[in-house]
Amino acid sequence: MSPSAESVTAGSVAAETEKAGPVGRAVPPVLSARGIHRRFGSLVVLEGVDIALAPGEALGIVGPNGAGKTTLLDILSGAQAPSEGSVTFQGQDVTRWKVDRRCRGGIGRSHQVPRPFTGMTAYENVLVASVQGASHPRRAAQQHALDVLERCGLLGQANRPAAALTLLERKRLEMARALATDPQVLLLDEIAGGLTDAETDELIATIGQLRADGIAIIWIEHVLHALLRVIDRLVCLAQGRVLAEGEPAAVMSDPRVVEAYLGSAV
Ligand SMILES: Nc1ncnc2c1ncn2[C@@H]1O[C@H](COP(=O)(O)OP(=O)(O)OP(=O)(O)O)[C@@H](O)[C@H]1O
Repeated sequence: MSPSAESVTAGSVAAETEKAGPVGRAVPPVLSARGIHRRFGSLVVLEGVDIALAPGEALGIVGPNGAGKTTLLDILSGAQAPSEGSVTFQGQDVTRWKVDRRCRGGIGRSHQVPRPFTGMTAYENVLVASVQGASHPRRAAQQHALDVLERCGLLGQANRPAAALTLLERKRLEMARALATDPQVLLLDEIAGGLTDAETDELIATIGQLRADGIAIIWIEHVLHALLRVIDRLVCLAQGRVLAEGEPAAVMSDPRVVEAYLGSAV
């Protein structure tokens, strides 16, 4: 059963997010989507998805290739409109808000393939996000950009062109650009893909810190061991529907998830 789009039960999230409310008390979600359908012509990609994120919660989304995960993230961030359904952020219906308005409102997003301005330095990339996404005045934006670079472990690379960064550094930069917009909700799309185990550990530490700082996170990821170290709750999407949702270990051992996502090898 998918969670209510009206409320999230704080008892379903880990101890660190209890600031969202006493265990067992329903708290309004910071971000929710209700009855989401997405069609491309005759192709049905999402079919009645309900999802809700509690303040400060880290929610993972897994599912087989083509399940509709990135499409759902696009709909939450405003990059795509749903064919049917609504998106609510901090109690406001934002379904018709474009991506830049949602970004300025507090929904930050990283992309599966990092999209820095390659001709700019890491610092300049983050500065642009800080000025445009968070509307900081220029002087405050400069300090904010440096703070965000430090938070993401990139201060030492501040003056290097984005094109010269390693894959891990580009992933960090992708996260820094999203963070520079001062998000209350951070949407991460397969940020751990392609990294070594040591690099993944570094990234997990950074994401864990953001979560500890109170940023609510939705994280789509195929690198399950990374995801499971950070999240409070897990949703499995398959063929455009929520197949299972709840405590991560329970979802991962759900026979429907094993069959749909993990296959007979598990
Ligand atoms: N603009 C589009 N036009 C037509 N079909 C699309 C479009 N965008 C996505 N799709 C299709 O929608 C389905 C879901 O795509 P989506 O990228 O959301 O899946 P996903 O779960 O994120 O997959 P992956 O794990 O491989 O990234 C796929 O079959 C994809 O080809």
